[in-house]
Amino acid sequence: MRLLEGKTLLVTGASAGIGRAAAIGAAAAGASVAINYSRDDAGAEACVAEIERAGGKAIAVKGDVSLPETAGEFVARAVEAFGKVDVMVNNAGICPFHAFLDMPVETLERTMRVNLHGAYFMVQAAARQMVAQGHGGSIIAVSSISALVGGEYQTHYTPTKAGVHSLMQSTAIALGKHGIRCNSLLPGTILTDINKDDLADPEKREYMEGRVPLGRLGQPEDMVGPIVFLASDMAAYVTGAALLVDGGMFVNLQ
Ligand SMILES: NC(=O)C1=CN([C@@H]2O[C@H](COP(=O)(O)OP(=O)(O)OC[C@H]3O[C@@H](n4cnc5c(N)ncnc54)[C@H](OP(=O)(O)O)[C@@H]3O)[C@@H](O)[C@H]2O)C=CC1
Ligand SMILES: C[C@H](O)[C@@H]1OC(=O)[C@H](O)[C@@H]1O
Repeated sequence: MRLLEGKTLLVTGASAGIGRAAAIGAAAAGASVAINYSRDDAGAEACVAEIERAGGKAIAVKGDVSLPETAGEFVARAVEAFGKVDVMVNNAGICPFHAFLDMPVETLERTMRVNLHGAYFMVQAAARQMVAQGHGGSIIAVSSISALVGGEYQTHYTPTKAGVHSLMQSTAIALGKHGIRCNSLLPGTILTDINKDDLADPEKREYMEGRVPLGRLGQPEDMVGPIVFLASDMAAYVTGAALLVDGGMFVNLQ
């Protein structure tokens, strides 16, 4: 029996990176999968095609998570296709690296709206559906090691990652009576488009790699096992928790 057999899992921001790996990994674990994305039609189609080629079921629903109506539409389309929602992986996010003193207001506001407001709307829409279904569920927010530590060019971003972790702590309390578990995943530095430009500087990349006791930066696939675990009934008594998946980067003081 596969860990997510019979479950419907939704994941936001799955046209690339961690979300894409989570969607494909969850489908391989038996879930029917609905993915959200906002711009990359080809990436979303490729994700769905890869799941279907492997014998799984998937749909893609386009929508900007910063808009409140996107969340309700996403959940409704998933229910239409698969009949229910068991797991929501809130993953969509942006990190436009920028210095603090001249941070454009638009960059600050966009980052907050996509990463934090988007998470709030998605988690709320999924929870409403799960409560109506009456058989619990699992909500996973992709937070970050950046919920715990700062970044010189991430002053607009790290508060959003602390925010989604805090959202999971509060919703774990609000939704526990409905059997809905809420947890955060805290990835370290994972090689995706979000940091391609930042890590194009060989010195920066070498420095970041050097901070990881396991000796390498993460791949999106490194996030799949922890996400499938938190989504599955193996984690039936895990709620309000934060799972750091960073190759040991956080504890590496000296
Ligand atoms: N990579 C890393 O080192 C780390 C990443 N994270 C977090 O992981 C999550 C995924 O990041 P990662 O995979 O690295 O980044 P990528 O840039 O590779 O992927 C981001 C995904 O989010 C989607 N997206 C962006 N904006 C929106 C939006 N407004 N509405 C809907 N979808 C959107 C993108 O789709 P499209 O282009 O189609 O809109 C894409 O599918 C983020 O929340 C990030 O903060 C956390 C810790 C470390
Ligand atoms: C985008 C960064 O490389 C990435 O995002 C995070 O949340 C981690 O802190 C990494 O720095």
